[in-house]
Amino acid sequence: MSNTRGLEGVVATTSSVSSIIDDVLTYQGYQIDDLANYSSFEEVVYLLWNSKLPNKAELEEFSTNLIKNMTVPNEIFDYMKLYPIADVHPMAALRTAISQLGLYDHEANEVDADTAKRIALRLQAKIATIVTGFARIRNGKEPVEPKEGLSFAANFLYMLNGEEPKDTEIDAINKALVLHADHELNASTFTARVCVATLSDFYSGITSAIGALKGPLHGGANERVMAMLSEIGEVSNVDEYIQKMFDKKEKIMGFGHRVYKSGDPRAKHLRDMSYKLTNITGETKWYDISVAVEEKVTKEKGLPPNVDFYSASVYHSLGIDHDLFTPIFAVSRVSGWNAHILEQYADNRLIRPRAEYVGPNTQKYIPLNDRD
Ligand SMILES: CC(=O)SCCNC(=O)CCNC(=O)[C@H](O)C(C)(C)COP(=O)(O)OP(=O)(O)OC[C@H]1O[C@@H](n2cnc3c(N)ncnc32)[C@H](O)[C@@H]1OP(=O)(O)O
Ligand SMILES: O=C([O-])CC(=O)C(=O)O
Repeated sequence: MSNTRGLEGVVATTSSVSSIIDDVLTYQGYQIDDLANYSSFEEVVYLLWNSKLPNKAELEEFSTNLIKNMTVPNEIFDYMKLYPIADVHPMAALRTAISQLGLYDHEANEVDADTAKRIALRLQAKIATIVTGFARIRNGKEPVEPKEGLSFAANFLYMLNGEEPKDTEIDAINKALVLHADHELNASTFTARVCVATLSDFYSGITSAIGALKGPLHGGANERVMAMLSEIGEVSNVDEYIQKMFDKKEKIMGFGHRVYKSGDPRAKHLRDMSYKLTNITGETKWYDISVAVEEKVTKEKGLPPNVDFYSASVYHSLGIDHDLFTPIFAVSRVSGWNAHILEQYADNRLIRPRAEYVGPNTQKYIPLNDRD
């Protein structure tokens, strides 16, 4: 029996959603560089769910439908107000709220293709409203209703801040959403597929995936990158700080990858965005510190940055609270989770691998009263 730790290199399914071949990432065969440079997030979501880029009419219909579905039941926000807010991480709030959202969807338990697609749209639309609603509620503010006529990225920032964002801010969030949308069989996507392969419901699949994304070895790394950059504080501290982490054998958040060995193709886009945005805010030190960390980690450990590294200084430059970085990842990645769940339902088989038993054998049962 194979015993590959962490299932490294194991091919667990076929998929036509996205591919990583020779360190090149494509969504449905389209290169990530083209999508990042030219696509709206709505186009990418359509692509992931329909295996084709939309024409103008299809995109308009899809985008309008998406924005129309953004409103969430008031009960979701009423419950959020009862959370022990000071101790609740936004990813935990999101996990709870998405699970709760399923209670208000009368089609939640249907797994046929048409219903599943409708649920996918509702989840994609409402996740942005939930993340931004919680961000406001915990600061004593009321959630902001989505606005028709704004794009998905613009609506995200509008609902977060209560004012219409600038074009540079919309472009940055749009590109970040495009870059995070899907990534083959990463841990959270695999989690979603394992869950729904039991023919469990869509909301259970997405709730499980959010739980997996939350961890620091996966989506949770971006928040920790910003904590590290903040602790470093100045470029002149980088060398000593990172050296100490090496000496203590601590992982440097935002570096390394299970699949990419020569570098994550998404990172350069985020690095460019970080440069641009930190120059706009005047806080170029976050970009400078990041570059200095990259130089040291790459030179001494041969580990290139992954998608989480430069996204930290990008989101920080947009004035976003650091603990919302991973929820933004979820707002994007739900598009990929949805695509994979639709693919799994369409040709399902229970996912149930084996474990190689390494525990004790031939134990003799001793009655309770006779045990030491
Ligand atoms: C969206 C995403 O999920 S991208 C990934 C986000 N996660 C992070 O950025 C967290 C930091 N990175 C890591 O922990 C890892 O690189 C992972 C989890 C991404 C990939 O892990 P794996 O493929 O299991 O690699 P593994 O953890 O076994 O590391 C292999 C070797 O590289 C080292 N290494 C890997 N990543 C790092 C890192 N970020 N910092 C320091 N050393 C590292 C390990 O210590 C290990 O060294 P060793 O062989 O001397 O023990
Ligand atoms: O693929 C992975 O293992 C992690 C990752 O980069 C992602 O989910 O975007």
